[in-house]
Amino acid sequence: MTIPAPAADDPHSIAIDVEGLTKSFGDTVVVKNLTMQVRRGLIYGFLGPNGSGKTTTIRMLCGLLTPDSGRGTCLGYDIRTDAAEIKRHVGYMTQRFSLYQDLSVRENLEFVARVYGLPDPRAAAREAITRLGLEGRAEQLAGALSGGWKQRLALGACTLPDPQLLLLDEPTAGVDPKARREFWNEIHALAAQGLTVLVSTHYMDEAERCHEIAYIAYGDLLAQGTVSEVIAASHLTTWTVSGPNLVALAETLSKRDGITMVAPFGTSLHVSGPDRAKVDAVIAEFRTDPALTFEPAEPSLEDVFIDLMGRAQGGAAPARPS
Ligand SMILES: Nc1ncnc2c1ncn2[C@@H]1O[C@H](COP(=O)(O)OP(=O)(O)OP(=O)(O)O)[C@@H](O)[C@H]1O
Repeated sequence: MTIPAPAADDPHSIAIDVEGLTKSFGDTVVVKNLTMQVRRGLIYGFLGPNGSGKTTTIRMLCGLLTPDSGRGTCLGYDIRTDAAEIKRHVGYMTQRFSLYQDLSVRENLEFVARVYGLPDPRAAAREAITRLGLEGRAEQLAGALSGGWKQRLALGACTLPDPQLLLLDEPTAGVDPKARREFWNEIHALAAQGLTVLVSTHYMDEAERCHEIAYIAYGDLLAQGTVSEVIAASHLTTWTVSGPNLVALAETLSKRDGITMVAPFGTSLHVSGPDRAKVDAVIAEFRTDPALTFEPAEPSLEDVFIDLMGRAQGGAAPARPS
């Protein structure tokens, strides 16, 4: 499902605008020549394998890290020289965002409001508690909250100073599906109020809830756009196969010329490749087996990401059943 992006009323209304960002740690280039633009009011998903440079990019965007080369602005402020201004207008939820476990929900929010120098910390905390539906839990210790409620509290803390941009680094890692859904409803409510949200995630259902996404692998930005645009740009031909002995079949198919990805999805395999003629030729060969059912399919976002990752790793690296 693709969510319609907010209308671009003002083409100059860009929250993030960076060009050629590069960052190395020692000899390792972690972000390579990254160019991206994020319009205001958008929920922009940042996806990619572990260690591909997402956190490093986020840290450059909010002025916590200086790029080795490249330029750009965040909310119109220069990421190299205006870090203090950026920090004032950006809410950043780090991967290990932690609250004081032995303070209550209310005390945590009041504390954060004081750190931000808000004029009335108590009122700000009260308002955040109401907005996040935390009324019944206001006096509960943060350490006693479930993972989902902890993340909502963390989101509440990040939004206390009324930021224009939220940078959320894997905010729902390890959180159950219902709590993730509620967290995302909150993100959409914030975006509907005009907040721009850049969120990194490994979850496909979350990627599909973004207005636009970018896929970064090993420092390279390999795809960006709406979910439909990213899928269409992959030019993948995909078939699903069901039947017996799929593990052995996957092994065989993944070695065939033109097949760049074979991945199990539930009780079937997804078989993909970028050249329709080659994929169809391989499928035609196996279709003669009456025990197997082959159906053409739209590539899923996950198919596209697995394919992109395989190519980034240097060629056809099929995902085999584990
Ligand atoms: N301060 C640092 N010093 C040295 N290496 C670093 C530093 N920060 C990150 N790295 C390395 O840079 C690479 C990219 O890390 P980064 O955290 O940006 O990736 P990521 O895409 O956010 O990964 P994940 O999905 O696992 O969070 C990793 O190999 C990491 O070990």
